[in-house]
Amino acid sequence: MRFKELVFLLKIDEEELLEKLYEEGFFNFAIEENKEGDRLLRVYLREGETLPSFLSNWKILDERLTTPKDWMVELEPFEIVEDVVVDPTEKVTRTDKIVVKLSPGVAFGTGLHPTTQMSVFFLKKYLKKGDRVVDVGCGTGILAIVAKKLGASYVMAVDVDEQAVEVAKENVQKNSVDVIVKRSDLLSEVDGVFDLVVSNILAEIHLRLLEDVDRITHERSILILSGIVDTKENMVREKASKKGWNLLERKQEREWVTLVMKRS
Ligand SMILES: C[S@@+](CC[C@H](N)C(=O)[O-])C[C@H]1O[C@@H](n2cnc3c(N)ncnc32)[C@H](O)[C@@H]1O
Repeated sequence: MRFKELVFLLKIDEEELLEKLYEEGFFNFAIEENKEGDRLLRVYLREGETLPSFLSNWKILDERLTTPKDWMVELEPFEIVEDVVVDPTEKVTRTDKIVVKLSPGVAFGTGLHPTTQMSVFFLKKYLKKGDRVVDVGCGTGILAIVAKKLGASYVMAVDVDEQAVEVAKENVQKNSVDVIVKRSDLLSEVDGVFDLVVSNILAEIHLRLLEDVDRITHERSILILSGIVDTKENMVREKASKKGWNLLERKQEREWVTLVMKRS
């Protein structure tokens, strides 16, 4: 598949940009610095896809047709949380750590974003060996792969975006783990009962997820919701509370909040 790449000079700070992109549900972008020290925003549009609205009056510096491999950011291996290493190079051979081989491709979830890091932190803390786990909005599949490597017995990863589903499938294969990946708008294609649900999407989307998550959880299930901008935390907590979910713990990095909840 070919993408239209548009390059902009980034004039606002990164947090503000990420919030705007998240709000529009737009995840195919990269931020980089050029030799002059300017920060550039690269945006990738599929055929027929429109530019996030706030960018429509930004000046386009460059424009070209490209394929995902051309722009895939070359990342170095890094420890996302203690003892969990993300390896985009596929060269790390350590056995004393959980290593996740990962190609970002065109999907969100390189592990560099705080919302992903906090999700992994809580997976490590709350996932019990043998748990059944579902990752809703899996992007690259990073959380699902970590869950499986932490000892989950059954893991399902879903995303509404076809392209993300393909990338996640490739990453699952690369890591030789048994994770079921499928396209689903939230839980529309998800059945069964799960001990842990993890979802790193947007506050507004979590409100929809909370409408349906009872169906696939039990009294002791753990729910990890990430990707919440702090100004929208109360909105999510109020809805969760109405649905009977009690807050166990929260974590905040910059303006991003992750919540851990349980019903009993
Ligand atoms: C912020 S990314 C998270 C990726 C990865 N799980 C991580 O933590 O790094 C959010 C993902 O949710 C997906 N998504 C957005 N709306 C969705 C929906 N209604 N149902 C399923 N997935 C959705 C997007 O396509 C994107 O891949």
